[in-house]
Amino acid sequence: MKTGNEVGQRKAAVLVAGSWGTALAMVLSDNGYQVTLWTRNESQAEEINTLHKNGKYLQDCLLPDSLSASNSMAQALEGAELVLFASTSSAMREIAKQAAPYVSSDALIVHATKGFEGDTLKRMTTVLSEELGRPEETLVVLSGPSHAEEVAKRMPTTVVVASADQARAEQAQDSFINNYFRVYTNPDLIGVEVGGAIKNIIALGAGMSDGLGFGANAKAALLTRGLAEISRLGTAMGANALTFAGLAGVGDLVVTCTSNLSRNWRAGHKLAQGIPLDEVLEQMGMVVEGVKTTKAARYLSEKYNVEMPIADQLYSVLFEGCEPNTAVNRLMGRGRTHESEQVAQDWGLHQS
Ligand SMILES: NC(=O)C1=CN([C@@H]2O[C@H](COP(=O)(O)OP(=O)(O)OC[C@H]3O[C@@H](n4cnc5c(N)ncnc54)[C@H](O)[C@@H]3O)[C@@H](O)[C@H]2O)C=CC1
Ligand SMILES: O=C(CO)COP(=O)(O)O
Repeated sequence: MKTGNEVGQRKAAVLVAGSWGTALAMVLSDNGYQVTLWTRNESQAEEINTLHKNGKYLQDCLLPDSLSASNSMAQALEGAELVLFASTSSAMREIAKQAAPYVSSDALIVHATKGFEGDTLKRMTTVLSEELGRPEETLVVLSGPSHAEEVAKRMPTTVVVASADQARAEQAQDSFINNYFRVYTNPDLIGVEVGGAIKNIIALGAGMSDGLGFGANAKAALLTRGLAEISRLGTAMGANALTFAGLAGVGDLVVTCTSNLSRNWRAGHKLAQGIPLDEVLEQMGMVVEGVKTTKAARYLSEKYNVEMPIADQLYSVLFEGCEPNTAVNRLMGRGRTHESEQVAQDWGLHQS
């Protein structure tokens, strides 16, 4: 595969071998890296090493020869100058703890996870920083509109890598960019992490809206007012509002709310059919980050004193037994408001 940047046989480790880790490992392989995927599952490692497949997570996808898998953290991380964490948000601390003794002190650390830590509400870079003993400013997040299935088919995709350290963001850009995977940099780590996490709540709502038989009007409302909630929380947490006009904001919101490749959209669609949450999650067989993030958003909105009506109604549907239609009626029946004043506030603009 001809890439944007030939980097020779440098070594990278990707933890773990879910859908996203595998797709990003393929990008790194295409870019000349010798990649080891770490997985806790022995039969999955064997399938990747012998059949060059990861059937459960990326069906019909042939993995490159330069991509192998290992159950041994020490082996996966040996000599890795780039370490990519692509686990679920709930497993991030445990995996980072296991990895910490083997991560080289000068390795570039990137993560591609969209969510918060459940009990602490911490962002993923905070969790990584604590477990790896590295300043948060040295870490990089990769996010944006990017379904693993499309990346694995090498379909055109754009993402953003964010770090407080511009040199490290550019190093990550250099490692991932190629002719089907275009990578932008952004200094706003908080904005990129918050955008990627909160859009999953809105995607659950979008799937639910489609499942209830609503149309493009409702979808447009969810996207617009959902983006307002993301921006409101994000800016309160220290993000730059402009980030939400970019790939990690509106970009990721659009892709997740409009594609049935989204697990969050699919879960919302099933919930609208009256399937209970635990059954929906079992049927999905892959992570639906928006469920835990809806809980986190409830606490974060209280902590930062911001209104998140869509996230609140999703919380009622997921955890309080509220019927989806009742949640819609509540949203539509909210007090009247003036758009321009609200938009100015949500986007951190001050009207004269
Ligand atoms: N799939 C996608 O298209 C994209 C996913 N993401 C994000 O990437 C993250 C990972 O998502 P996916 O790869 O899609 O999830 P997935 O459900 O496909 O895979 C998750 C993997 O984590 C492993 N795992 C879970 N707990 C573990 C533990 N305690 N120890 C070791 N391994 C563990 C599972 O065995 C599985 O292999 C999520 O935060 C998601 O939002 C971001 C962009 C695109
Ligand atoms: O984040 C994603 C695309 O950018 C993937 O979304 P889902 O987790 O809903 O599949």
